[in-house]
Amino acid sequence: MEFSTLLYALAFAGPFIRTRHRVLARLAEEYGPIASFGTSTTRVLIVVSSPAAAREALAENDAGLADRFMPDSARALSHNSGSPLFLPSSDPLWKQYRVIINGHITSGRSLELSRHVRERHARQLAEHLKASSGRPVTVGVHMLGTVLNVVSSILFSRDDVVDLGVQGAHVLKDLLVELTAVSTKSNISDALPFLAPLDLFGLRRSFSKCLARLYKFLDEEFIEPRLASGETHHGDVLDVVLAQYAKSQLTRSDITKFFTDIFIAGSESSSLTVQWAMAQLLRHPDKMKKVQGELTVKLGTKKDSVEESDLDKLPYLHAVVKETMRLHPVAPLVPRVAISDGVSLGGFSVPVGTGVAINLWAVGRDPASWPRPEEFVPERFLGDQALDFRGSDFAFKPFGAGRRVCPGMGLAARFVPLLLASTLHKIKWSLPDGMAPQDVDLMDNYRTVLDLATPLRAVPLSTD
Ligand code: HEM
Repeated sequence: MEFSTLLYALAFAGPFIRTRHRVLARLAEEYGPIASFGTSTTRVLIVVSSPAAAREALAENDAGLADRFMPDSARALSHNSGSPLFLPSSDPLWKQYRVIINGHITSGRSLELSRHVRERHARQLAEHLKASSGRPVTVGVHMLGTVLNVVSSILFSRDDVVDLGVQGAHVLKDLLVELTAVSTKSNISDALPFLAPLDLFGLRRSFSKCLARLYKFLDEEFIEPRLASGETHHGDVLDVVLAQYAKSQLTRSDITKFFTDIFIAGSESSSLTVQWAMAQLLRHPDKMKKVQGELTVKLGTKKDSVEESDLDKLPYLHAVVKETMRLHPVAPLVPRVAISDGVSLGGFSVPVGTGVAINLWAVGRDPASWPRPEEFVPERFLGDQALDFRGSDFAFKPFGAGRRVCPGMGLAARFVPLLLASTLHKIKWSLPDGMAPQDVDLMDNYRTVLDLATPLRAVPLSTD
């Protein structure tokens, strides 16, 4: 373990902010897979960068690291007091939220009930892409629009939030992207918490403004109209939380904060994973050919659209998704904080209040676990021994682990492969403007989620 204020500043300020995961991975090569940055005057941050160290943090110290490290921006509008992402795991409200998500979004029964919603939107996505046949599209715009429609359908029975036919600004999409961008900016209050009340960089104020607009959108668009209507039989998540509100088990502001976090955590994560998969496939035409060949052979040419029951027949497609998540984990730095005595990492005791970031980006590229770690090789996820997100190997944990593991994993594990399969089924893809495969930019841009530095543009060609 090493202590250095300079390195701390390097990792958390200025030009390195957008490559924070890469800077920390490089520092781990020098200082080891469990490295500590900061001094007695700054907050200390321990960065965990290997599968063995990730196991130590997420499994062996699950209880002691069960809270999320809270950036100062999360305190804007007291968001943290009702946030599934930031509430302490000991808080009864956090447990109540997890029960709602597990019971009404990702349980086997609820996933089955929402299957037709995902299939319908995946079909519409394919139709829109086919309608753009021969013209370049920005892949992410269609993906995020589709994901937002599915999420709002599951939450509010509203699946017309984003019109895929209309390009350009959309309030929900834009606010979500803006929120993650603001929360990624370096903030002196996070390194020196005693300065937080001054909000020297104005980030809490910026975050508050953005958050207030998102609250207003969710309230006016979905929550208030339902409350005013008094209807309770939509069979969606809003029904469930309003029933708890009627029994005073949730406050009105808890409801808005809950839905805010579900959109923040559940939307871009899924759409970016599909975009990264498409970027890798366009960069590797041999893999594109293989995955499309599998779709043609297993689904035939007569089938119009992909259904979730088809996904079991597509092992190579699943391998592409997993290899994408290994190389481009959309949540590359999982932030936790030590909340009790007895936390120990690498033989060192970790004081209460210390931040711990698990660098999933570095873990996924650990050379001891992954031969040719920088290469896109979906084949490594084929066969009986292939790793899965639910497995016990900490070399592959794109959804995190322990009691704070992503509660949306079951939904994403169905939805992401369905979106990718629908994007590739009966649609050939090429690159615009004379671009060659090696011109596809795989550089990333860290803004809490791992975005593509250059938005992916490609040309769909319907084979119908
Ligand atoms: C490809 C898709 C997704 C990926 C890769 C992903 C990844 C993650 C990761 C790494 C974490 C942190 C886990 C930890 O601390 O150990 C997380 C947390 C979370 N995710 Fe996801 N996620 C995805 C989709 C979703 C979806 C669809 C939802 C919505 C239902 C969701 C809701 C959440 C929530 C609420 C948390 C915070 C959990 C807590 O702190 O208790 N995620 N996710």
